[in-house]
Amino acid sequence: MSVPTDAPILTSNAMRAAEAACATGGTPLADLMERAGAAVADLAWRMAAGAPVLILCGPGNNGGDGYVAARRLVERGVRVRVAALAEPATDLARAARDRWTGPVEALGDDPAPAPLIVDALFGVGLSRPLAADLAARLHRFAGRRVIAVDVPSGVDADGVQDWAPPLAADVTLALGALKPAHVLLPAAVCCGRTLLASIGIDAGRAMRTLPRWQGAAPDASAHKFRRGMLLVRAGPMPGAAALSAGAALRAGAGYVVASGARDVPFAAIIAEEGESYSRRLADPRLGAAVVGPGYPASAALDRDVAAALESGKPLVLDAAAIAAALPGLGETSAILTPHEGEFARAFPGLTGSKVDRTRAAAKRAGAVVIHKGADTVIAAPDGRIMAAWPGSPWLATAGTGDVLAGACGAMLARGDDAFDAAVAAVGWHILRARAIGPGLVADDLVKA
Ligand SMILES: NC(=O)C1=CN([C@@H]2O[C@H](COP(=O)(O)OP(=O)(O)OC[C@H]3O[C@@H](n4cnc5c(N)ncnc54)[C@H](O)[C@@H]3O)[C@@H](O)[C@H]2O)[C@@H](O)CC1
Ligand SMILES: [K+]
Repeated sequence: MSVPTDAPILTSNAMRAAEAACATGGTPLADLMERAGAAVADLAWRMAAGAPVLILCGPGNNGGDGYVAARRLVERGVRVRVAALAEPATDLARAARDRWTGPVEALGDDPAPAPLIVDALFGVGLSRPLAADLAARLHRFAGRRVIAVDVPSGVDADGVQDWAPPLAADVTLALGALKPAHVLLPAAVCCGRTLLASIGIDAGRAMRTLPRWQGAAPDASAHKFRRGMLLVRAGPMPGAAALSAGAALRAGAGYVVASGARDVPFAAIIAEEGESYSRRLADPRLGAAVVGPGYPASAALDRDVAAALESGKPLVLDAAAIAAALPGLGETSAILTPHEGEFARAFPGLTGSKVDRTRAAAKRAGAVVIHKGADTVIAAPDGRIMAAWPGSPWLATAGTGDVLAGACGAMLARGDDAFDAAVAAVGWHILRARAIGPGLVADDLVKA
């Protein structure tokens, strides 16, 4: 499973708007469909490697893409069969159907499979789950190689509904931009490897997939405080704060103080106890502070969060510190790192896809939100969104959230914009996890 890095994502409404803008700008929609069908044909030609191809066409423009692809494949000498679910229902699809000169089988007659199936039944226009009899018919093709045109038919492209597609794809060719379904569970796993055919649409930069993390080396004049000084506050489980502090050093912080932690992973971490916390918060060299790892809700947490807010420093707030800080967050530059349960508690009443909910939470809090999970979504209050699918499944283990909080702290402490810091930290976390791979424990992210 993979998606292109640093690629645009659009909801189905935004896609229609971009499509309309393209038409206004002088590119007829039929040209877009021709480009889409040609891109599908090119992919199918490479994947078929000489074997026959069966193209399943739906009634809308997704089906139209299928008819164009069929014509293009025949031009390249591929043996192609087309099976249609219904007559084309749009002018564009009808025009594409009319230019396909081969026979059209009825999907209802259960056509014989081919080694490669192109699923052009439904794209962003699906408005309800597939009917059970159609789903059963599509199940017959399971086990064949499948290319999904735009999205696997049956998924909600916007990722709001968790409808399951009957036919998972080996490769999904997103058209114009990725859709939320390509980067959100449960649909993302059904897309297989997602590729993007840009087809000349201006998809903007508001919502994207994660860029590959490329940490630049410190500049020649760097010194430890300029690289970023970070304060991590330990609670009753000081091991979590120690992990955060270690991660911050690994992620590039120049100077890390762990307040209240004893057994820190590196001698380079300044471990302090006693009254030092508020004194450290007031240090003018301090770039950022982390509160929350290993620190359940308590009066002590409330006090420490209040002190951190009072300091005016950029903050990373994890776990119970999120709910503790929200009422007083104000203008503080902050990154909140909730997992699903913490998110639901901190931001009740939000609806829509994980993207919609994370965007709304960031706006409500006035802070950057990293909504953690296998399909992590990062949102800024100004509407920027970054989707981090697929991370590494090995990150689903205790302590990795503490590591991420520390990495966020490191990026914030060096003066990054909070959203850029969150994106860099998530990228660093994933890259490191992938480098370690099977058997990863959170300590490896820090020590390895
Ligand atoms: N947006 C763009 O810029 C482009 C879009 N293109 C294609 O157009 C697609 C969208 O086309 P459409 O908006 O026509 O939508 P679709 O082709 O996804 O499907 C819409 C049709 O399916 C019917 N339908 C919806 N749900 C159904 C269900 N559960 N069971 C049976 N029928 C159902 C609708 O009544 C309608 O006839 C994209 O996914 C993409 O493949 C491309 O042609 C190129 C350009
Ligand atoms: K499809």
